Amino acid sequence: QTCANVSTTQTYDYIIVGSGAGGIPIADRLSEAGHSVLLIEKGPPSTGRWGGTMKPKWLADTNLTRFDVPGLCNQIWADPSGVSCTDVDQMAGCVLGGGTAVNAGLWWKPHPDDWDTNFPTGWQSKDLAGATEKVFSRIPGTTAPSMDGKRYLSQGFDMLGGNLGKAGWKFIVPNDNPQLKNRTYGHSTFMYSGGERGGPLATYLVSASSRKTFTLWTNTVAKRVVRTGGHITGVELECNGAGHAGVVSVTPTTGRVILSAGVFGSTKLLFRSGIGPTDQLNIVKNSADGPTMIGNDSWINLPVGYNLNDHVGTDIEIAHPDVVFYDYYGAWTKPIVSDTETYLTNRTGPLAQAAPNIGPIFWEIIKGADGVLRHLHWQSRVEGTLNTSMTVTQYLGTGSVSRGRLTITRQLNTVVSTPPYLHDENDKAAVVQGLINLQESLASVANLTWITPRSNVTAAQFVNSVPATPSRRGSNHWIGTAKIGADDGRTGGKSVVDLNLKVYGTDNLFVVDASIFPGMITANPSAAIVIVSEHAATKILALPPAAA
Ligand SMILES: Cc1cc2nc3c(=O)[nH]c(=O)nc-3n(C[C@H](O)[C@H](O)[C@H](O)COP(=O)(O)OP(=O)(O)OC[C@H]3O[C@@H](n4cnc5c(N)ncnc54)[C@H](O)[C@@H]3O)c2cc1C
Repeated sequence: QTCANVSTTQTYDYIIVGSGAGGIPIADRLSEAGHSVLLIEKGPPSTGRWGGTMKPKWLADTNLTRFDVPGLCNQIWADPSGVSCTDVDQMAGCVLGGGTAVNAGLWWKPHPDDWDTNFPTGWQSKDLAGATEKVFSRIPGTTAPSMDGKRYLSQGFDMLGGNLGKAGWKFIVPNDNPQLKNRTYGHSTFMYSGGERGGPLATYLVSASSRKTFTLWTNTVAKRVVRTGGHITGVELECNGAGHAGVVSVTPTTGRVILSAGVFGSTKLLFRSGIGPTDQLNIVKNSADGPTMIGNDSWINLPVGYNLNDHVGTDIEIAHPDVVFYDYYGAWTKPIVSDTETYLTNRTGPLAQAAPNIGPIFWEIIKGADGVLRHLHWQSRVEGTLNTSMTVTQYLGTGSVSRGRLTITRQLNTVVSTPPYLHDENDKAAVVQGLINLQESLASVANLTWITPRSNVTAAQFVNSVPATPSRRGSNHWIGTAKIGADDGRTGGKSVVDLNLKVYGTDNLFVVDASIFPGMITANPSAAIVIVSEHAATKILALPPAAA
């Protein structure tokens, strides 16, 4: 296979790199506004609608793939080859749809604090209300993904949720009450629709693709932006055996480039384009890129890669005789035939639900000694060391102040060189207090066994015993390496992009993905990233052409 050379005469008003939660919605909005838009994705097609082909035998006669069926979402952990990114030391989806093609589909309307704690002027919860409405009108999400409206395998939910209820936690329909995140619990909400994955791939990308002004290239890797000083003229592509190669240009003078390659991808593209801290740009200079890299005199010194964050994950395990395990991993090779039949016929049953039987989700807000409100999101799933086990991950989100750093190697892989977890005493205290509160809430539940932590270990001892590394605390919710803010990072500030998401020091380069988040949010982030993308489209479309 070889790559198709791009036309040197064809130009685009917008070139967007990366088709994940950030890239797809803005591609749709910009093309809707009449602009010519090229969306470049390094990975292959994923869901069946887009020509994806990866599937287990029982889907052979259908147009469905592993990405379409909610009950197969965990296949990313069993067999990531050809799906996960290979230039990152963490799990990330490098296929059409990015994380929204491989994730478990959890889909949350943000709590107001998610915006108001860390985001700047123009990006507060009141400013995001319109974008939120728009996103949830297109992708409402559901708490009952099976098309018959029934919830299958609800024993784990009933046991844990029921007992939280008895202990005074309040049952809510989460996306009807996004502001109620303190001692509440509910069923998980998923972006699924019609018993399939749904989300941006099934909505925004469909409407974008219906327009003549929209072009999608899969299997095409962006290497860097091409620029003269702060003015971007195009994107240089790297042939990886398929897709396109060469330099694709934006419309002279007015064209813009948007990086939506995710935290790892956008950070790497910025470094390779000579934008970032000098130590990282020197690594690129000493890599295979060196001879063709933009000269030092054009480097833009911004704190790209700093401010890295992720939910701090802390796993506990409990067991109760009422809990019933379903082997979602087995659904790949040895599925329960009647379950595949109901799924294929009606999109009903356990396979219409996310693996590995997720829920209940519950929330608490803890006030720290520093006065900061920290949000805890607890996410349960029916799996563990016993057939009656539930593993429950506590995510520390909104309010966490610890940060890490993402850097690049000479092989041009991005690595989490400083994990962002629990550098701050009050972050740790919130994690410990949340665990104590859960232990107290479940203290009188008959026949409930604590497997992790054991009852002879205190919550603080347990939290301290779990290494603060991505492999033990990671949640795959990376954000923050190209932070938004009014404080220009070139002149002592900490921000990489301005309030319109334009990279400081450039005329026409933007970042629209999880990288721009200044701080962590309460729950799984994909819906919030789509909201950011919608809002960014409005902001960018409002910029006068002269600004580009
Ligand atoms: C296994 C897993 C499970 C998750 N579960 C959930 C969940 O249930 N709910 C939830 O809300 N969130 C979940 N997340 C997180 C969520 O999916 C991500 O936060 C979100 O997708 C990030 O959006 P993004 O636009 O920043 O980047 P991504 O969605 O990662 O998209 C980036 C895209 O850019 C492409 N790209 C990168 N570099 C280049 C390049 N040089 N050239 C061309 N293309 C490039 C990538 O291939 C990718 O498609 C999960 C993540 C993972 C990995």
